[in-house]
Amino acid sequence: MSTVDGLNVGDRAEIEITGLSHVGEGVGRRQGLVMFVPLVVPGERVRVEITAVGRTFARGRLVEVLERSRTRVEPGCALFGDCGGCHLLHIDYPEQLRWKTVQVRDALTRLGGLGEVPVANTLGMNEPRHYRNKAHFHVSRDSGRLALGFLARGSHRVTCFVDADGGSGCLLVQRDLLRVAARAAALLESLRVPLYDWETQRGYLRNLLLRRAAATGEIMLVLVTGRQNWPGEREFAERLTAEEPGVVSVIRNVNALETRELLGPENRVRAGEPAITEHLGGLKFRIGPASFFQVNPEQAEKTYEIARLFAGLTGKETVVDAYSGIGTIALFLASRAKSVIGFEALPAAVADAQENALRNGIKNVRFEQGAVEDLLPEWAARGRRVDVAVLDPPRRGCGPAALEALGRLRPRRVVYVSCAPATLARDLGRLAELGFDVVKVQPVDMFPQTSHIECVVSLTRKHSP
Ligand SMILES: C[S@@+](CC[C@H](N)C(=O)[O-])C[C@H]1O[C@@H](n2cnc3c(N)ncnc32)[C@H](O)[C@@H]1O
Repeated sequence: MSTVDGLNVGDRAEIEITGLSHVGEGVGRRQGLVMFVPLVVPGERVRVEITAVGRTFARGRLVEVLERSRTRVEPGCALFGDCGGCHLLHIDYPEQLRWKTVQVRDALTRLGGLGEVPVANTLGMNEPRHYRNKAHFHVSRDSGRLALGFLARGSHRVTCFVDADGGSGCLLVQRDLLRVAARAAALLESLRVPLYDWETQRGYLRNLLLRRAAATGEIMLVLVTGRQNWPGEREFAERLTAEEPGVVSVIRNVNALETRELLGPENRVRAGEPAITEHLGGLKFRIGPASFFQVNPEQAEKTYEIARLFAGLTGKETVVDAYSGIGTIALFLASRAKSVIGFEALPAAVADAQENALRNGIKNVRFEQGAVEDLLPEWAARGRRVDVAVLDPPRRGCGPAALEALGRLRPRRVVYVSCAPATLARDLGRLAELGFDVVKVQPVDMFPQTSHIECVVSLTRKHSP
């Protein structure tokens, strides 16, 4: 197929990059066509080779930078461009932050139809590398040797980060986790671990998940496996915990699902504890293998502090923390509210949240297990009072039933924490129709070097009764 201006796959073209898409690709225009080009920087003029054409857009591969942006930097990772983990390593950090603010403003205006929205500058990090407290490694045999890595962009091919020789250059993952990953790879290799075969669905090791609590240094390693057993499992767990004292938890997660979903439903502790403990904002949090916990603890703390500020609590309020996970936001707010109730779908996260309330001696918080789309409407139907509602949904945003219920519950304030500007924009658009004004939007850079953006939004109800 060729485009209306006659571009064909394989052609070369020069274009001016004027922006970034929501996945971090450069965007330019050529005679009315939108062109997407990975690995370029806004402000650059580049030569590309056309790799795909549609009716209104084309995609290109960077051939040559003709005019280089002052914000282009050396990525510092040999796998950048191939690996799907980072999107913006080639852009300096202040410019990354600036673009994130622009992205949020654009999404809210274009997709949410919200007009002029007060979007603050994106809150960045002093050290925007090696922040990830969680790494989900895929496993492969690279020339016969066991290798751990992330998936290449848009594919199921594993790009190698850690092999049994210990090499690793990932710039996102915390260094202690990289060291443990390398040690685990060497041990698994020496014990001849059988890898899972996705076609026959036989074999043992599917994935490796590592989590670390930054404050305590505790590390959890999860062997995600098929149903088949592996006799080396116990020796692996014993040797790893002996060699790496920070590893306080080794878990086998049995995942017989045919999908690529990371974790299955069953966790068996193989060494140490069933969870690790993180400290944030003076609170202790127990984190189990399946529960959600923000991947960047430094930025998570800032996010929760902003959420607390936006909640504007005086000590008299009844607060709902919808999508409460292990209770982080609920517990952050508890000391300033009359009571907080958390709604969370995942039973294991609810158990962690209840345990976290106990550990921190917080008594004015409770958690209900269920879907927010069911629980909020039930609350509205029972005429329960909610003064402040916090929403922190997954990427797909809030279900319509949850938003309609908020319209009936009429809290004075809503604080919306989001990791997906597009669904945030959609939901804020609906909340505006239901009578809530957006007062302020604070983007937080939870995911430096990637195109992902976290936001905290303060809303107030338009008319008081
Ligand atoms: C982005 S996380 C936020 C968790 C928590 N607020 C935090 O900051 O750690 C979203 C949470 O919503 C939960 N969840 C997903 N869909 C849900 C639903 N329909 N109803 C209730 N909880 C849901 C997930 O299990 C996850 O714990």
